[in-house]
Amino acid sequence: MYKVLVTDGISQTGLKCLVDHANFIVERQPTLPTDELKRIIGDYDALIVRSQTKVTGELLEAAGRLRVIARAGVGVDNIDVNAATKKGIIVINAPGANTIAATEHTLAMMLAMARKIPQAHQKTSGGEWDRNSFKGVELYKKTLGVVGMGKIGTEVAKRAKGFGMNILGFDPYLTEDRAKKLGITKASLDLIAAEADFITIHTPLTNDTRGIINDEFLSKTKKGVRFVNCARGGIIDEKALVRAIQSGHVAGAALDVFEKEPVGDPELLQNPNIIVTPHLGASTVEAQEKVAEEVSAEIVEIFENQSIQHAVNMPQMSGETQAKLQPYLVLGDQVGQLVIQLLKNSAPTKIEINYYGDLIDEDTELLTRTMLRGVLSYHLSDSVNLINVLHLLKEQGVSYNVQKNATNKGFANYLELSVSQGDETARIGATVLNGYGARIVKINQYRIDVKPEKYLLYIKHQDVPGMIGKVGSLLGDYQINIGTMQVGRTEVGGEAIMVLTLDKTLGTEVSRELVQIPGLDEAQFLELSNVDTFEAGRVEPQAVESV
Ligand SMILES: NC(=O)c1ccc[n+]([C@@H]2O[C@H](COP(=O)([O-])OP(=O)(O)OC[C@H]3O[C@@H](n4cnc5c(N)ncnc54)[C@H](O)[C@@H]3O)[C@@H](O)[C@H]2O)c1
Ligand SMILES: O=C(O)[C@H](O)COP(=O)(O)O
Repeated sequence: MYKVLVTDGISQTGLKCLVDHANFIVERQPTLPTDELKRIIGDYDALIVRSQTKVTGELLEAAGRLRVIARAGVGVDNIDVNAATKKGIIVINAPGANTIAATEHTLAMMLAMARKIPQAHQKTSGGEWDRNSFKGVELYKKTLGVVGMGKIGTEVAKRAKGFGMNILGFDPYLTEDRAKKLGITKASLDLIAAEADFITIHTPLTNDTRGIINDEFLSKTKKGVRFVNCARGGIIDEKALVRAIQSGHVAGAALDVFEKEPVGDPELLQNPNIIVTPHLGASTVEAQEKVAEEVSAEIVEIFENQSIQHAVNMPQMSGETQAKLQPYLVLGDQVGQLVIQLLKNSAPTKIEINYYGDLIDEDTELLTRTMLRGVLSYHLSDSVNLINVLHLLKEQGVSYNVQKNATNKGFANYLELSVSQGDETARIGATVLNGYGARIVKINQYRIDVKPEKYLLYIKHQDVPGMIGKVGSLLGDYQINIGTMQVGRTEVGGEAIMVLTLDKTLGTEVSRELVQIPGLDEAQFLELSNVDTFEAGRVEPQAVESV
């Protein structure tokens, strides 16, 4: 049974798939202070939060069995993702589930600000009938600057066009082509400053975006400009905004998010030209059900099916790319496991990964991590996973280098992994053959052709007649059936290798007898831990057990 702790008032309806699942126990708590949460977190396998719960590094120290932190929403700024990564805890979110809610809130705020609705409501509900103080402005034919043309920015732009606004979009990822398709203008921040009547912010809060709307930017804007921020507090410098409103340069602001939440600054709260909501962008019935549904379903997938979709601390890739890469992920893990065994189980200090052929056009980050995890898992077993593998390499002082090569090494796709310690290097080259599946095609300097199987025997010997027969009959004496056998050599009569796939494990006695065969220099039994357990489209179980 997996125990899931839910805080921050997550929608009960959205949690249904977890609550109804026989393998999960769901416990709810209100938003807890860190020390109280710290007392109980050790009992849970997964934690679901919105933005109020602070998931700090200190809290995670006490989270002995936590494997997943789920953010029922988008922003993960309340979660110490680095600390989670170091501990191999996966952090997931629900990136698109509250897009419409935040979009509609943005438009509601823009209209409410333009027509002074909150101010008018306050006076009218207080018994006054004041038809003179609340003359607004129209959106029609005005220019809207959208800073951040991601999911929400794009939806805001589409809807604002419906009001007859001209849209200027600023985003490093906005191409001319996409802007054209959306019917908007790709703009610089300066152009937005110079031309916009309304400016709405839809970026995350990062080092780049913190204070992006500051005194300097404001000084370049048109007199009478109005701002909306339903993204993150801190992107607009609040003090600078208040100054610009007080001076009469900026006509108004509509803020849902603040540098410090809950906001207490009277200069913001009592300014007649600033309207505020308490971080309500995602607070619709629909969005709250959807975010909870999405993270609940993903938690089930992670624990039951080892499938991860929206990890914040793992490389993201489309389903199509993942399906394409799946055979390589399986092979990469096996190559990692084998190469470290070939290094006679010493810990490596240097790892080199080379990609050739079709692989150089793919996003190979996940494949790289898979190989590295395969290598490290030999010594670190379950404590290494795809989340923390890079951190662990650094911690262990292992350098790694990844190279993509334009040459093709005779295969349509080819990957080579070498691990070294001092002067010792072990190397494996592998490929996925169209229609035939994965093959190990190189071990150290020898060319071979071996389908990776659970039990392998790697033998180094002199290239003399009779070796194959001697090895075969000794294994036969011990009732060890040979599946396949491959030999490789660099020159006739020199050193050679033999790689056998076996139907069962090799005992120490037979290993001892093997190396007594004259001309046989070395026999090494290699074992793969996950050969029969991979499934297409899934992260393999060994990884997830330790996630
Ligand atoms: N108020 C709320 O309740 C609420 C609800 C949902 C999302 N949000 C916030 O809204 C913001 C946008 O969310 P989203 O789902 O659209 O995210 P998104 O990732 O889809 O889009 C963010 C966009 O910002 C762009 N960007 C990053 N740095 C930039 C920069 N320096 N200049 C210009 N553009 C930059 C990115 O390229 C990306 O396209 C996030 O901060 C999110 O946390 C708030
Ligand atoms: O990042 C988000 O998803 C929004 O800011 C919403 O946060 P909330 O879930 O705390 O409302």
